[in-house]
Amino acid sequence: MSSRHVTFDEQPEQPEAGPSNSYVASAGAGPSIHPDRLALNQIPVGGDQPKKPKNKSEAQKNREKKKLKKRRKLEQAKKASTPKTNKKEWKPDPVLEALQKSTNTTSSPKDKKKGFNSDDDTEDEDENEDDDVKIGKDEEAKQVESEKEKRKREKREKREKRERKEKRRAERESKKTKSIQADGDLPEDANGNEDKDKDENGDEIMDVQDNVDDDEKLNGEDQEDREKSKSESPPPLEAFPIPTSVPEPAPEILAKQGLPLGLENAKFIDQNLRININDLKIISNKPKFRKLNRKRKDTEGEVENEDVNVDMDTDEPIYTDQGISERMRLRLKESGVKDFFAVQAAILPELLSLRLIPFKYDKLNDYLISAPTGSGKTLTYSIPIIEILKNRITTKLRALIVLPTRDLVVQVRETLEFLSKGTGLNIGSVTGQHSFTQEQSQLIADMETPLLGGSSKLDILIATPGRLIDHLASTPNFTLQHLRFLVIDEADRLLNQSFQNWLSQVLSYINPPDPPKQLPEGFKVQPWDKIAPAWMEPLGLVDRCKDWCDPIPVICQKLLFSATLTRDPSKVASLSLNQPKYYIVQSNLLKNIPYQIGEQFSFPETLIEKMLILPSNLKPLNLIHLIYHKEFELTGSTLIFTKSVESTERLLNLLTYFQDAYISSSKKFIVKGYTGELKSNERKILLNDFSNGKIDLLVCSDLIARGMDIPTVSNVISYDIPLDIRKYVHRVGRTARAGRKGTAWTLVEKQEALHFKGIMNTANHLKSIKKVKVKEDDLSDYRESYDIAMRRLKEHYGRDT
Ligand SMILES: Nc1ncnc2c1ncn2[C@@H]1O[C@H](COP(=O)(O)OP(=O)(O)OP(=O)(O)O)[C@@H](O)[C@H]1O
Repeated sequence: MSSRHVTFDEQPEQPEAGPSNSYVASAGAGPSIHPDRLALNQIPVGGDQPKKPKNKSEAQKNREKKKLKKRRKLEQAKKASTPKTNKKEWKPDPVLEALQKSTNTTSSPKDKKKGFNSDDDTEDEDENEDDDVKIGKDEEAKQVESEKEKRKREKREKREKRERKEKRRAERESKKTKSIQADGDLPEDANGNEDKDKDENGDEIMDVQDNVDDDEKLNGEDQEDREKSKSESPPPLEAFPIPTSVPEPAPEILAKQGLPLGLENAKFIDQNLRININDLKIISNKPKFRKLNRKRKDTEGEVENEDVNVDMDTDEPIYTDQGISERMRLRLKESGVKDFFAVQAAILPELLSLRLIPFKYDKLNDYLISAPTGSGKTLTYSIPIIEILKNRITTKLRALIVLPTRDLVVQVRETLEFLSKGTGLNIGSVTGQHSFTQEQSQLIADMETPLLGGSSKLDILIATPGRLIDHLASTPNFTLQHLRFLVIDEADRLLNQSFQNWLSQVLSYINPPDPPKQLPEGFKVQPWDKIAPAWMEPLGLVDRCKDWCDPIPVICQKLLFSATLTRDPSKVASLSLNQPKYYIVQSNLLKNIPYQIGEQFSFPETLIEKMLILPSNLKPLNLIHLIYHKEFELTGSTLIFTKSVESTERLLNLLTYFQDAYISSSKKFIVKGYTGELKSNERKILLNDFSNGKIDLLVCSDLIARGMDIPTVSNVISYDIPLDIRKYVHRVGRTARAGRKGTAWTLVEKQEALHFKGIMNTANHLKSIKKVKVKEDDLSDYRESYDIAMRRLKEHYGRDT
């Protein structure tokens, strides 16, 4: 812009348009005003204005105009002081500061001290001096001249400044527009009224606005940046949620982890359930059948006619509605069975509904059954085995029952032999009791000819795991491929026995070879080879049908029983169960108590449990008191459990010596000891005598704590506390069997009390055990004889006991 000469005539216009008033602030919108500038309000305005002289020189006129302008300016400044009410903090005008620097205007020391300076202030000071000092014409002319220059300079500066600011504003506007476009929103100026001010006040306001802009720029270039970043940056991310730990799953849920689906939830059977043996109903899972009259040879070889239900499609026999055979019913009645106990009533219909010849080789459900001691688990698997296998035509090994001890094998074999009388089923056992060759000859018909289907003399084999593995490894033609039943009784104990990895070995002998086996060259399958259908294909003896068909499944059904069965997933997994079903027989009273896996077991309802907490040195005397005092009614046979073979011997000796010395008692008890160190025939005789009431007290180790069924046992005494809840369950379970009454006593030394109570508490069972106290005075009767017995005992062992 070119500078033009400004005449004095033109000067009056200047207040309206000139830049000298550029620092007059508009209320509410202008920049903050320095307090010193506000002091100018002291100058009188309005009525106090000086009167104009008539003949005034141009310079005077100019001065007056200037004064007038100044007053207006002050009035406006006064108005502008209202922002104080906004409590806006005053800040030095950064534009003024910049200008001051550029024009080298010196500020007063006072202002410097205050830390601010401005062109306006300098100008005002100059003008005040104009008012105060009388000057001559020349001086006036000079002054006018300098005023002009000054004005010009100021105008130029203001123009430049305005241009700069307009440029900046234009830049800002364009940025805003961009950001608005980006936001898709309507434009909004920085102050919210920018456009309106421009229209109303034109340049002057624009200057004010410039100041505002400057303020904003210097106060708030950050603000601009912030706005920019606001419009450009993506919306803020949502804060991450505060990490919280997921609540721990309940132990019972954890315990189910890894279990097959069928085992996750057990079916509960009420311990009091009974079904008369004549009322057992078998529900067939094959409703489509027809009656067929056929001839059948009975065990004595006589031919008899019988009506059988056969499959509509295949004519395979389906045994429905029969329940149990008449022969079986008779056998059961003979052994005193009138009603089926709970476990039998619930499980027999399921197991019996699937007879020997499986329908089209359906896969059969496996079963896990937990039922209290003495509740009749042996019959639960013995009856179906006999009832189903009795219909077999040729002898193959079709049932294998695994038990942990020889004594149990003998006991179960006796039960099976009794029930299967007249069925023609062959039952045998291997326990290591006899020589290996003896057992082999009992097991196998032909050991010379290699036979793919084996050559079994037995239909049912009862075995301990160790001896079973030996035969699988070393007995020719001994095979498990035809097994229809694999029973693992006392399953929790057997699954814990890792002996030669017996379980996986047994399973590998039941399942067909995988990968398929190549038969030796020239090997001929003999017509008498009885190869299991499931094994035919893996042995390369049949081709799978052209259309897709599933391989023939193994028909072996696994049945696991125990009074303390748990679903330890690691153990259960090793069984490769097929669609397993899980049953728990328990008292109805426990119905509402959540079943904790591995922790809580059911006890016979007829069992009474008691405990004595006593000092260690009084334990033998307390035992004697229990045995001899009428109060305890220790009638019937009593089993006394100790912690070891050594303890059994020592206690047996003590009791024997005591009996010898205790003459005051008219009753003499017959006391014997039973340990694993005895020969098997000695053990058998002992157990027989004990069962028949020839022995009153049998001191023993935990060898016979599991499974042994001696109906005459009416008391069990744990002289040494059991190691864990399972041992306790099985020990006390030797009495109160099959609905009979029985009492279990536990002698707990004071220092063991906490531990023992803890064990019982974890099984939720402490409440069921009654605490009995024996006064020391009550023991005085036995003192003398006891001392004699102890002296003899010391002599016997040659050391202090
Ligand atoms: N329904 C029944 N009626 C009468 N007596 C029965 C019945 N079922 C079984 N018994 C008898 O109950 C006794 C205990 O049976 P069993 O030995 O099968 O119990 P268990 O459940 O296997 O016990 P454990 O867990 O201690 O091995 C046996 O003498 C058996 O003959």
